Amino acid sequence: MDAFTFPSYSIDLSTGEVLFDYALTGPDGEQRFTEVITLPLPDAPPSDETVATLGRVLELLHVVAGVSYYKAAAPPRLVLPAPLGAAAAELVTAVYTKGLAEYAYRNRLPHVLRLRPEVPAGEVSPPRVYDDSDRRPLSAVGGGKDSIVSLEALRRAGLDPVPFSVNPNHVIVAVNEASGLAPLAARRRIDPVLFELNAAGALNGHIPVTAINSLIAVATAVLHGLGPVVMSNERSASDPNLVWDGHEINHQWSKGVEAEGLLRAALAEHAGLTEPYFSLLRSLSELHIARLFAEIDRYDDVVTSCNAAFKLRDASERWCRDCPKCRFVFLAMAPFMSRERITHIFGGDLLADSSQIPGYRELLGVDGHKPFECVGEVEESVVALSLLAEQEQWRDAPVVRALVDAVPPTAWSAAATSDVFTPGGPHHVPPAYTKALTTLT
Ligand SMILES: CC(=O)N[C@H]1[C@@H](OP(=O)(O)OP(=O)(O)OC[C@H]2O[C@@H](n3ccc(=O)[nH]c3=O)[C@H](O)[C@@H]2O)O[C@H](CO)[C@@H](O)[C@@H]1O[C@H](C)C(=O)N[C@@H](C)C(=O)N[C@@H](CCC(=O)O)C(=O)O
Ligand SMILES: Nc1ncnc2c1ncn2[C@@H]1O[C@H](COP(=O)(O)OP(=O)(O)OP(=O)(O)O)[C@@H](O)[C@H]1O
Repeated sequence: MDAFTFPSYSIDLSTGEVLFDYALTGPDGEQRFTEVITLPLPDAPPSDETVATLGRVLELLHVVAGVSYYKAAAPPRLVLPAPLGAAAAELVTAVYTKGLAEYAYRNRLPHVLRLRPEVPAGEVSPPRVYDDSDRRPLSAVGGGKDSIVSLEALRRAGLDPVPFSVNPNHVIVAVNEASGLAPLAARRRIDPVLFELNAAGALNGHIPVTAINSLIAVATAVLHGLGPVVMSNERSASDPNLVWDGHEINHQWSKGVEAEGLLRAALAEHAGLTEPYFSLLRSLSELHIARLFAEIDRYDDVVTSCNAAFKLRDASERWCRDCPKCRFVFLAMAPFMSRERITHIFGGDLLADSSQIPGYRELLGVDGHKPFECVGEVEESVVALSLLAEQEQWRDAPVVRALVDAVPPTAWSAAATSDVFTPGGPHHVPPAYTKALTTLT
């Protein structure tokens, strides 16, 4: 295949169904795909102005959601369907290069890191300005600790959040039920042809899914006349796993602050949205978020951060208790809650299980690089371990004992002066939301 194109998109406002068409083309023919996204419908039909703004958001989503299909062949040409302004073009370029960086690294496809979209010449007519900043926020819920912290912070600050999810599974449904808030949900159906191609050996790998979910959330907020989309992406999501071929490879790129800034700029330029999207937790480390989560207990029976529970097929029921994310979240929460409570949340005690030691050695930077997963920095893991080593309930747990012996002196001294509990770094939280997090402590 030598090109990836975007033949058409359409929306049916009577059903909320959006169809996005894609094509891989080459000398031997064409492979077409259609992705279907179904937005929840508002009670009253949207105004013409709302439909126009929604259309602009969907134009961006059409292009961004193409990554899933582009990656089946990674052709050298990415041919966009219509002219775009500078900010939107920058977003698209970054999504297909930095967002696909892990995929490029694992498949040894360096050209993907240098891909430049072909943008048709022409002017984009300026969008209508749409000031949504003072309306109820749409709070993205992924079922894990981070979005629960945001949802509760917004609620306790009186900001009246609406929970929102894409394809909510039983975990997300249970989290929403525990919140007692009335949620909105969108459906997303990846073309099954992609799975057939994968089974037949097509190129495959990780994609920047948060960019896609974020734009679906913004489209839903516009359609329902709601305010900013509030994400729960933490500070460490911006840090790369490794550098390859001179490029940073970050599993969590579309959760990072660079992606957040690019998305905001593209939405302002292309859709006229003044305050479309930000992460409330951007200044916080994962360890800090875990400490805030420990203050909230109404979700203990349902909270699930393990990615295995969110697979499209053969998902685990809740925590798998044997992956980097389970290991990291257990380590991050353990210093701030009783052993009984955390064992109840996870359905087991990972720090009592010596078979977890090799995985923990990776998280602590003793072996290998930071795993390609949503886990915090090495320094956060070492700080968590140092807190556990001081606590009677944890210091003799077999995994804690083995890890305390394995961590080198340099890591302990870095942890001793760590700023993991000091909020910091760039963020886009608007003034009306800056105090929301303080309601939790
Ligand atoms: C649940 C999960 O972690 N999935 C990753 C896994 O895919 P797997 O085959 O085991 O299961 P499925 O997710 O069901 O995917 C089936 C196939 O479909 C492709 N696909 C899926 C979603 C999509 O939007 N587009 C797609 O093309 C997928 O590639 C499979 O072939 O391994 C894959 C390869 O490494 C990952 O790409 C799957 O990750 C999902 C897209 C996913 O939702 N992952 C999030 C839990 C995740 O990793 N979030 C990151 C943030 C990443 C970001 O920058 O946004 C995080 O939390 O750190
Ligand atoms: N299915 C989904 N629908 C909408 N937003 C989602 C979905 N899955 C994840 N998100 C959002 O994407 C961002 C990154 O997801 P992530 O899985 O890291 O967060 P989480 O589930 O809240 O917490 P944790 O890191 O503990 O798993 C969060 O803001 C989350 O709310």
